[in-house]
Amino acid sequence: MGVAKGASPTSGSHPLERRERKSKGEGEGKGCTGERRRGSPVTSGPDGRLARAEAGAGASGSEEWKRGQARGWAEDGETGKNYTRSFPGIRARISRGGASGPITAAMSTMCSGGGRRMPHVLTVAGSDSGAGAGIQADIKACGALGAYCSSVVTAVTAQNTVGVQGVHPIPEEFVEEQLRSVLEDMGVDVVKTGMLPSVGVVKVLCQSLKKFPVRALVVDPVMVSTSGDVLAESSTLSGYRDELFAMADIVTPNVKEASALLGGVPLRTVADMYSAAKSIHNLGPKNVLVKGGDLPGSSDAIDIFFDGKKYHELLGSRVKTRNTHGTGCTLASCIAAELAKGLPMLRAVQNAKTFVQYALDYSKDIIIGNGPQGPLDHLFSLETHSCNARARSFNASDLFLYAVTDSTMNRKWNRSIVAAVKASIEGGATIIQLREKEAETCEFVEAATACIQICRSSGVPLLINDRIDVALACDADGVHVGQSDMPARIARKILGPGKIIGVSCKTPAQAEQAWADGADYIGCGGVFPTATKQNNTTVGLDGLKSVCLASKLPVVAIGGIGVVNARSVMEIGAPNLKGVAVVSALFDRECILTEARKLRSVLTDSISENCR
Ligand SMILES: Cc1ncc(COP(=O)(O)OP(=O)(O)O)c(N)n1
Ligand SMILES: Cc1ncsc1CCOP(=O)(O)O
Repeated sequence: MGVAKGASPTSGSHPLERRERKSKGEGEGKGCTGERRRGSPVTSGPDGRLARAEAGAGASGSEEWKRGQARGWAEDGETGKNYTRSFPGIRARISRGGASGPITAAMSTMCSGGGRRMPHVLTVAGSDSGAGAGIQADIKACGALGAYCSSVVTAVTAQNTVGVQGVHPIPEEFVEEQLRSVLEDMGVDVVKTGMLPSVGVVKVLCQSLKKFPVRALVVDPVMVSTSGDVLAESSTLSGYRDELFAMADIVTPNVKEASALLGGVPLRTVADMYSAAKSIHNLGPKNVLVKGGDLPGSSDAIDIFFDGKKYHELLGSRVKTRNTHGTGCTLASCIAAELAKGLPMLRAVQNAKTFVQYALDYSKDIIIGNGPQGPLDHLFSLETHSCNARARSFNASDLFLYAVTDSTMNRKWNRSIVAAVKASIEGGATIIQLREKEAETCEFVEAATACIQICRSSGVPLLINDRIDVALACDADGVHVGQSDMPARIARKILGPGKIIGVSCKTPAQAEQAWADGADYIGCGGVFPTATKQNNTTVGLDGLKSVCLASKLPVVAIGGIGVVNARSVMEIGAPNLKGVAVVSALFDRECILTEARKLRSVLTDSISENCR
C-alpha cells in the first residue's frame, strides 16, 4: 500500500466495537447537557437520529449540499458578525434537519436554551504521536482561538521530530462511524480535513457531509509530511479532484501539494502560484490559498488567496526556526475556527496567517525532540501577557503600505474621504488610517462608516486616528494614538482585545511602554522632515533603527516618506520594520492610485532586494 510504512489494517470487529454498537441499539443517549435522557434524538429509533437522517436524505445530492451550504453562508458567514453572539446557522441547520419532528425541536431548545454554544470545528485527520501536526495540532489551534474541536481519526501515525516511523490507517467503516457519531449529535459548524489516507476515506467523508451538512468545509490536502514521508495513497488525489473539492469552501495546498494536484506542473515563482490558484479553483472549491512558505528560493512567506474573482497576496515574514512541524495543519484549523466564529473567508484566512506567524515567532527557540523539525507551541498565548484575541485581529504585514488620510489635502484636491480611501486601496494600500483633524464628529462617523464598508470588502483594516469614540461608533478595526492622546492601556480597556491599537513612539522607552500597555504596533517618526505635521521633531533613520531594535512590536515608519526615499527606510535592516505610513505622498498628489502603485512597487522591490 502506498500509504504506510509498516501499516496494518485495524480489525473491523474488535469486541469493544461490538459493545458500542449494542449500547446504541438500547435506545438511550446523552442530552446536550450530558445527562442520560430518554428518546435521544441521536440514538433512538424514530427520533432525532431519524430526523437527522432525513435531513441527510433530503440533502444528499451534491446540489442539495451546495444549496444548504449557500444558505448557511448567507445566514451568517458573509456578514462577518461574530457567530458566538447568535447561532442562526445552527438553528437553521437543526430546523432544516426536521422542523416537523417534535424531538428535533426539543433538542433545539435544549441546546440553545440558557446554555452557551461554542463555535465547533470537526477535524478529520491523522493522529501525530509527536503532537506537532495532525489531530493534536488541530485541537490545540482551535482551542487557542476559542473554538471547540472534535476529531475523527483517519490514521494513527508514529512520528516525532525526525520523521514518520509508521502509519496505521483506520478502516473506512470506522472512519464513517466516527463521522456519524460526531456529525449527528454535536452541532458541528465547520469541518476541516487533514490526512485522508485513501480515496475510500475521501468518499466516506463526502457521503457523510452530504448526510450531515455543515456551514463550511476547509480542505488541507495533506499528501506528504514535511519530512518527506507519504501520508496518502496517490489515488487520494482523484478523490480530492473528483468529489471533495467541489464541496470545499477553501482548499489550502502548499506549493508541492498544488503541483501534485495539477499533475506535477512545476511551481517556482509567485506568478506560478497565481496560476496554480486559478487552476485549482477550476477543480471546484470556492476559495484557494496556495501557501508559498516552501517556494524554492523565496525569502518571504507569500501566500496567494483566490476567491474566483480576486487575488490577494498575503505577506508574512519568514521566521528562522526549526520548529515548523504542523504549520499547515495549524493554519487550516485556524481558518476553520475563524469561520466557525462567523468571520468572512478572507478575514479568517488573514487571522489564521497571523496566528501561525505569532506561533512561529513565540515557538522559535523551544526545544522539543532532537530531529530537524520541532513542533509549534500552539498555546503560546497562555504563557505570554498578550491576549490571544489580539493576535487574531492584527496581521503585522498589513503595515506594509499604510495610507493615512488628511482632510486638508482632500479638500485641496476636491475629493471625498471615501474616494481617497478607495483609490489608495486600489493602488495597493494594505491598511488605512482616517486622520481627520478638523472633521465634525457627525460627518467623521458618517465618512468612517462608509469607509469601513469599502475596507471590509477589500480585506483592508481601517483605523481611526485619536478618536476612540469614532472608532467604536463605526466599528473600525482599531485606533492609532499619539503620546498625548488616550493612553494605549486605557484604549485597550475601552476597545477590548479584538481591536488593533497603534502608538506613536520616538524613543525605545516609549516603545517598551507601548508593548506593556497592550499595543499591537508602533508608528515611529517623523523619520524625515515633513510639512504635514507641525512642530514634529525628526528622529532620522538612526532614531528609527534604535526604536525598531528596542521594540517587541512591529513598527511602521512615518514622516516625509515617499517614492524617492522609501527604499532607504526599508533598508535599515530591522526585521520588525514592516512598512511605511504616508500622508502627503498619496493624498497631496493628483492621482492617489498611481502614487500608491509606485510606492508599493518601490516597497516590494526593496524587500525582495533585501532578501537576496
Ligand atoms: C502610523 C502612524 N504613526 C504615527 C502617527 C502619528 O500619530 P500622533 O502622534 O497621534 O499624531 P497625529 O497623527 O495625531 O498628528 C500616525 N498618525 N500614524
Ligand atoms: C502624522 C505624522 N506623525 C509623524 S510624522 C507625520 C506626518 C506624516 O505625513 P507625511 O507622510 O506627509 O510626511
